[in-house]
Amino acid sequence: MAIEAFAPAKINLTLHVTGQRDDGYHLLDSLVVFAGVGDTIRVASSDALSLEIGGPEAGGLSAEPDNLVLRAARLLAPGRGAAITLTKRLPVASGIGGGSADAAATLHALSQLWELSAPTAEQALTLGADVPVCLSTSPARMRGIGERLGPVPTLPKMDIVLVNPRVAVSTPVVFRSLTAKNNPPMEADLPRWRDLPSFISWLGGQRNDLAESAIAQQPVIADVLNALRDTGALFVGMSGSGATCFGLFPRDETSVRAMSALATEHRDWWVARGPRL
Ligand SMILES: C[C@](O)(CO)[C@H](O)COP(=O)(O)OP(=O)(O)OC[C@H]1O[C@@H](n2ccc(N)nc2=O)[C@H](O)[C@@H]1O
Ligand SMILES: Nc1ncnc2c1ncn2[C@@H]1O[C@H](COP(=O)(O)OP(=O)(O)OP(=O)(O)O)[C@@H](O)[C@H]1O
Repeated sequence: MAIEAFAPAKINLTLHVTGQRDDGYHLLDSLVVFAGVGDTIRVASSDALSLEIGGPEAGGLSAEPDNLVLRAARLLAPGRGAAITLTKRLPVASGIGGGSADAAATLHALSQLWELSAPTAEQALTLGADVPVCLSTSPARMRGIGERLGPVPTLPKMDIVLVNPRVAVSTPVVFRSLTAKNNPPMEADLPRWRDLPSFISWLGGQRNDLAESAIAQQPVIADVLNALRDTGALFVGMSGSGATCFGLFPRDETSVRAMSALATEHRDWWVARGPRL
């Protein structure tokens, strides 16, 4: 028996850093959504636990025991076997939670294969702060260090374009170099957005508090934001700790044109279209 699970890119449309815990982890308040582009996990019965990695972004990774896919398998059932294949399409260490999404998809696929109940958000958190939110793949408000998840009002329909300038950004380094760690959260109750313009206008008042620190580490991120702006995106921002940036578009052909313009002008960048949030 083989089971497949999709591991979509996670996008932080907002990312407010609101404090720091005694153990060094930062408190966040983030509006998280998932795109239609992502990795695939396939699991099949086997006596031994193994991982094979393929796909266009496989080069950035090795199937070492610390791969999040293998860590997720060991967390679910230490000592059990499965033949796992990861098709890697998301760039590694790029702020769109590839490793966390892979871990969450592995937990889903293996709990089906092994007929076990899915792990709790608390267990998932031991694999990474982004793993709990990636378990649900629905839009969510993420607080705490990533374990406090809540629903968000229905988002208007939109398209999204993702751009990564092919530079890896280290999440711990970005957090460590933050100067302001006690920033205001989003409002207690998120508004009920009427339509895309009202959502875009609300986003304009939000922040990614990691952006400045990430741009200091990799100045090309500022070029990516400008390039996305030049395509006519309604809103541009950086996801997570970078370097991937996103542009939001109306649900029409604009995002298709933007994507092909970016891919033509910046052949060395990774460009993907949602296609839908
Ligand atoms: C920045 C985000 O992408 C926003 O969604 C995530 O919070 C990062 O999630 P992640 O990559 O799964 O993070 P982890 O693998 O748990 O942590 C990597 C490192 O980032 C820092 N880290 C991460 C999450 C958090 N809330 N506070 C932190 O300070 C810590 O230094 C930690 O050692
Ligand atoms: N299956 C995996 N896919 C990607 N990275 C992995 C995986 N397993 C382990 N890693 C390691 O995890 C680190 C973070 O990679 P990942 O792609 O999840 O970062 P990210 O996109 O910045 O995540 P986030 O947005 O959650 O901070 C990398 O240094 C990578 O070597």
